[in-house]
This record gives sequence, C-alpha cells and structure tokens, in this order.
Amino acid sequence: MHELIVRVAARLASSLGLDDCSFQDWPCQFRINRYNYTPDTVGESGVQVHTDSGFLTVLQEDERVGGLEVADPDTGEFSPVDIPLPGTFLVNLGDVATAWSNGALHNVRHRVRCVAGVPRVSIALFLLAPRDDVRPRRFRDFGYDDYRRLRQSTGEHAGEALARLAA
Ligand SMILES: O=C(O)CCC(=O)C(=O)O
Ligand SMILES: [Fe+2]
Repeated sequence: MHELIVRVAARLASSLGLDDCSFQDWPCQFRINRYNYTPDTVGESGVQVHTDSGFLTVLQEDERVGGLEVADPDTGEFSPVDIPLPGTFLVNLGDVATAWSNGALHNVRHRVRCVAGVPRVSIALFLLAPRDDVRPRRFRDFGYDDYRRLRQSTGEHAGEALARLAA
C-alpha cells in the first residue's frame, strides 16, 4: 500500500511537470473505519462533511455496502460513489495537495451516510505531509522590474542572477 500511495503521488507530481519529486519519506497514517450501522441508523450521518487534511488518500471501500458521497466543487451537491469493483481502490486528494500544488490539484469534500442497516468497513491509507516544510520554497517573491535591474547591475544574463533570489 505504501509503495502504491507514493507512486500515485509521484504520478500526480509528474502530471504537473515535476518529475523529480519523491514522496517516499512522507509520513503516512493507516486507519480502519468501522461503522456499526443498524436498521435504526439508516439515513443518518456516518462521517460528517470534510476534506482529508493530508496529500492523498487511498481507500479500500466496503464491497457490500455504499455510503460514501462526494461533493461537486461547483454546485456543492453530493453524489454517491458506486460500490467498488472487487480489487479496486478509491483515491482522493486532500488539503495538502491543494497547498503543495499552489491550487492546481483539488481537495475533495466528502461524507459518509448510512444507506443500509449493516455494518460497514473501510480501510484508508493517508499520505500526510512532512512535519516542517510541505513545499520548501526555492526562490523569494520578486517582481519582474527588480529582476531585470538585478540582471543588468550584476551583468548576469544567463540565468545566474536567479541564484541571488534563493529563499
Ligand atoms: O469510510 C469511508 O468511505 C470514508 C472515510 C473517510 O472519509 C475518512 O476516513 O477520511
Ligand atoms: Fe475522508
């Protein structure tokens, strides 16, 4: 599972043109969710609306009973997620993915509702985030005029001036 989640994260980074990102050392958390549903709890909430806080979640959903719902980012409307095909996982992005990608990747609001009076189990592996810097900055903020002046004043016209703006 760990190998899977770091590979999916690396593919996501590649999709943004970032081929040298490794998520191998990022902390993970493993959790088994058990919902003790009964006929009396049908229609009730199992997990309230939330986004996952980390980068990425790989979920093994219960193959017998549904209940997971995801929100449309535009309308806020929730749609049920189909019961999974055997042997498949569900992947969703959390808040850290949004921050890490500067908004290019989107976190997903979701919730769980009791749709049948039978116990439900899901298994989640969360790829969280480094303790200190989620995405260490390589450069300070700068404006183009200042950067042009820096290139002129240093005579560095082949990209060397960028190093002077290292964070
Ligand atoms: O049980 C599920 O299907 C989802 C659980 C969930 O959203 C979570 O553990 O963050
Ligand atoms: Fe979640």
